[in-house]
Amino acid sequence: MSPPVAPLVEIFSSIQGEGIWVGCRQIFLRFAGCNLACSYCDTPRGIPQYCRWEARPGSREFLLLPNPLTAQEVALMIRKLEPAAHHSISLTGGEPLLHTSFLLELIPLLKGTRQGIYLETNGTLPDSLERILPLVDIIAMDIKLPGTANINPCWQEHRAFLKLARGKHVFVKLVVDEDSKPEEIERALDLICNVGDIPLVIQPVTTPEGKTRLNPEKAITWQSRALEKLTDVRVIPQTHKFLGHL
Ligand SMILES: C[S@@+](CC[C@H](N)C(=O)[O-])C[C@H]1O[C@@H](n2cnc3c(N)ncnc32)[C@H](O)[C@@H]1O
Ligand SMILES: Nc1nc2[nH]cc(C(=O)O)c2c(=O)[nH]1
Ligand code: SF4
Ligand SMILES: [Mg+2]
Repeated sequence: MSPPVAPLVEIFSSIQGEGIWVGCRQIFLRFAGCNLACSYCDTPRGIPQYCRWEARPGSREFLLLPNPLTAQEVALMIRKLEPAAHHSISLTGGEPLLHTSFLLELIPLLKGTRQGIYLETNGTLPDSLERILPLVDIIAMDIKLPGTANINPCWQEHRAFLKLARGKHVFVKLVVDEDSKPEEIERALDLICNVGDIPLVIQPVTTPEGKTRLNPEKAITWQSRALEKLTDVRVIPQTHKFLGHL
């Protein structure tokens, strides 16, 4: 049987710009394809001429990715980016959990970072998470507000996902903007606190112009409200956008 392959959009070294590990050096593996289509999504869609990898860490010189790639090919590219200089390897996308057969082959080949494998996920594919859960160290999970993302609700999937993830180093990201509906935010908070006292990051939507659209009073109101139910609630905008990092 031929080995599983996957379409990769980007492989690069950068600084984590979101969530509770913001500021940590990571290698990013961006998979093509997603099961959702959030209206605010800032991610390249995997158009072949943009599928690229950084041959040397920090060089900003990119080569085209010869897609689709085998796990061995991806592991070799990652080794060239010096895993030992990194906190962890971020599996992102798109939705990385659309590629679980590939990940089952790849992750055992990824060694040498200090903290291991960091999964960045939309939190809607619990069955896929279950398949690779033992191989993952950190989970950054979104709970999607349907009104803000302009998608169908995923509450049930999120609940099942968070129950599986709670045994790991997990935190939840809630992407919000000025028009996010209070009842959807409340529902997300209830969902989290019913599963556990899990750290929450409220992340304002960044516009294509690199601005956030969330006034400070609203940010403070939602944080205070969340702190009535959870002990660790932070408001953190995406920092890589204004640092000019990838
Ligand atoms: C591009 S997604 C890839 C991983 C996965 N599909 C997900 O949604 O979590 C990575 C993170 O970026 C966030 N994100 C995407 N576009 C954004 C934007 N315009 N402003 C703020 N956060 C954004 C997502 O909500 C998610 O937390
Ligand atoms: N620097 C940086 N930090 C990030 N955190 C989450 C990202 C993502 O797109 O998954 C991301 C990204 O694309 N770049
Ligand atoms: S789930 Fe993530 S990658 Fe998919 S559309 Fe939403 S933000 Fe973009
Ligand atoms: Mg991103």
